[in-house]
Amino acid sequence: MSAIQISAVRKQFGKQEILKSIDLEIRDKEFTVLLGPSGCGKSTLLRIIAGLEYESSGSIRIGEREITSLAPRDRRIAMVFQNYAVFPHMTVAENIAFGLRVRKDSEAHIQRKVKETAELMHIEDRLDHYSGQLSGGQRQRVAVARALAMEPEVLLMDEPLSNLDALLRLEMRAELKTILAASDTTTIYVTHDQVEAMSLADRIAVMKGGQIEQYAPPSEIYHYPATEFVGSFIGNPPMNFIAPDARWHQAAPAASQIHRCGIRPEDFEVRFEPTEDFAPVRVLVTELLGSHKQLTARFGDEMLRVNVPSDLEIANGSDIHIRPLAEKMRFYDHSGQLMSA
Ligand SMILES: Nc1ncnc2c1ncn2[C@@H]1O[C@H](COP(=O)(O)OP(=O)(O)OP(=O)(O)O)[C@@H](O)[C@H]1O
Repeated sequence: MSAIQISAVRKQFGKQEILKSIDLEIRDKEFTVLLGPSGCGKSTLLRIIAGLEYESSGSIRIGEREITSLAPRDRRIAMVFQNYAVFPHMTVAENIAFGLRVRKDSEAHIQRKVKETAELMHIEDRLDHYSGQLSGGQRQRVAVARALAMEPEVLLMDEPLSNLDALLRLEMRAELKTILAASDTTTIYVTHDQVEAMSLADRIAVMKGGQIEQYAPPSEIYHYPATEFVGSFIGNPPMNFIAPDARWHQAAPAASQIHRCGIRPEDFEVRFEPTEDFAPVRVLVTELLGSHKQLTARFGDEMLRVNVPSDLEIANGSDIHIRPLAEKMRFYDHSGQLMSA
């Protein structure tokens, strides 16, 4: 069992409170992504779990073990960083074996793990190469192989793909997903790339200002953002937020408490003629994005993003009529919290 329980973890650097009482329960073998804007505390939380940084207060358990006061090497955790951190003067095989040798595993076990993880990461034909001679993508494969060779209970990854070019990133992302799904490791992965988060995670913890705004599977995060912040952080473009409109929110619970209505760009119906329950908007910009067309439209004093089929002919400056799909509207109260349906 390597479920992780993070309880009331706080972190201050000087007077600055970087983590504000984080509670998080990560299930055994799940892949959790910590996602949030720069500076929200993702890396700090990951480093605290690794034991590379100490919490100001709070506790962390892995399974039945309280690890808060353990040294990093005693936590049964492996970590992969953004900047590879492989030793350039060692061969790939020596790099993969490094942690196992420090741990004084038997030579037979080391040889077997090196072979096994090198095959898994498709670098078995590079074992005798010096790591300094490898490309960035290959070096990151070595870093992942070295971490997996340790058979950690918990694998921590801090933006491991962000130094790779777009195509390589996509390829490695798919590979990591397959490899880690087949392993018994509980993984925590830090990124500020929401696409990476959506595609890799079993659950995403969306962070803001040292707090967790929502911890849920990607589809729930996307379809039911728990706060306005989550809705406006996830999605490209993000969720639209508009003032309540009497045409559309009457069926909502506690209608008088609604502060903002959230609607994803793809969740509108469009008409060219005035239609009951539809609202007029003026199209300011149309952008063909391949699979669909994205409209930027003025709705009263507010701006909306609306996705329509790519073959729909709409001129800039034209007036059209829109209506959100009732079942896709989300309602938020004055504190920006999702109201229950
Ligand atoms: N050792 C430190 N001393 C003082 N402040 C620090 C230290 N480490 C981090 N911070 C501050 O803590 C805040 C959170 O940093 P952290 O690296 O955890 O954010 P992050 O969410 O991972 O951001 P990014 O995506 O930019 O890496 C930042 O304001 C940072 O300046």
